[in-house]
Amino acid sequence: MTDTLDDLAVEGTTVGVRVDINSPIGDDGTLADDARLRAHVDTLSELLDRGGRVAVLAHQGRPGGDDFVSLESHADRLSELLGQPVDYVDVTFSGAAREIVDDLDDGDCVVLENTRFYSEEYMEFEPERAARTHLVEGLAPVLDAYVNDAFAAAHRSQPSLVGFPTVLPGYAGRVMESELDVLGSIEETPEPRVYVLGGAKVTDSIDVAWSVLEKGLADHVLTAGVVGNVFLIADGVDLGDASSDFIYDQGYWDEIDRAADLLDAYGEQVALPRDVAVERDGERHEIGVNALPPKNDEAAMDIGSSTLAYYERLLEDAGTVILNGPAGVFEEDAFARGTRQLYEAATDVETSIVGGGDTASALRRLGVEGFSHVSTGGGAALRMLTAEPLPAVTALENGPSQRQPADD
Ligand SMILES: Nc1ncnc2c1ncn2[C@@H]1O[C@H](COP(=O)(O)OP(=O)(O)O)[C@@H](O)[C@H]1O
Ligand SMILES: O=C(OP(=O)(O)O)[C@H](O)COP(=O)(O)O
Repeated sequence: MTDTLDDLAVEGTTVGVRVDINSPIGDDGTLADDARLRAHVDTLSELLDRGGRVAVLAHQGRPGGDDFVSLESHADRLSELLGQPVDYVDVTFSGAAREIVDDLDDGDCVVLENTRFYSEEYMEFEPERAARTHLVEGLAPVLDAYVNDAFAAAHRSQPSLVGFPTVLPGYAGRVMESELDVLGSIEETPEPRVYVLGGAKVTDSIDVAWSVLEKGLADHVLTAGVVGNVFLIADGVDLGDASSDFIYDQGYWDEIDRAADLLDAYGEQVALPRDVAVERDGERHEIGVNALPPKNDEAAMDIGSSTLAYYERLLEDAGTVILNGPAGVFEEDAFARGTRQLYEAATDVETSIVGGGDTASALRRLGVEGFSHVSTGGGAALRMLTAEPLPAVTALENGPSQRQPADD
């Protein structure tokens, strides 16, 4: 068990708070969606209201990407959400950063620069080694405690996630606490348990499918999105060049063999799409798998109506459904139907758990609500749903034994 904010004497304490506010960025290089910021408001407000001095640590994007930008606009938006000034500092662990953090007063909040602007933060380390990186060695001396609220990044073994709790007393923030609570007790959820794996992270999804089937966690795995297309090809369906080229270009061609192996081992529990939707003459057009490949070499952009009816029947009997990844290219209205209808059907299941950044954004866009739990994490949620440990959580659990007394 990790300690939580209930175990931390906050008043007058300088706390490094790792959040995950990695967000969509607009063409102007600033924040385009604040959902992940809003998720952390409870943790940050609580620390500030209890007299904490808060230094926010976070990453944005990956080196080389268009969304690899500074956290200045994130700090502006956090200031609005928290209803108090939030300073932004364009450094993370330099002497200037240390001075600013050291000068914080009770109730002050500062956002330090994108941790990934420093190369070590984009590497994975064992916690003890992560504790000896420039970031952790530079900043830890001016911090009294470390709070990790970045559940969505907890599957990464990077310095800001596993290094700080190795040298400072570490605590789970409220987002982390609630995610661990819900996703950590997956084995106790009602059966039968159905996993719906859609979206475009094919390797991760096949890993999850193997793991949950091997462990007996899943009664059925329903495939959709690019994942479903890979399984169709693995099953011998000719999807046509457009979909095949897409899978090849995304680097997922080798996954077809792994999908075929999974079908050999657990074929009866793995459900494949029965039809797909393509764009024909500017409109949605559905084709049964027996009639594939599409005659004009169109790409399979969504699951079709027969698949939806089949999957809805399987969901009717489920006690728990766990979903990750859109069923189709939901960004285009014509191909949002599969995602909308499948996820709507899932809300009728007794326990419904959803994970994934794009998935959450699809649900907001499509106005689908009513799940038992919508996780802030994609990869992290998937990893937890296979009952695998998350490095950042393990580091919190194993951290220094020294603990401060809680507030009175
Ligand atoms: N059939 C498909 N062909 C191409 N892209 C698809 C298809 N189905 C879903 N996608 C894409 O998958 C992306 C989201 O997948 P992913 O990143 O795995 O989700 P999450 O972030 O929720 O884990 C979306 O951009 C969506 O357009
Ligand atoms: O957005 C994130 O993960 P997700 O896409 O799995 O939800 C996290 O911020 C982790 O980012 P990373 O996958 O660049 O390490």
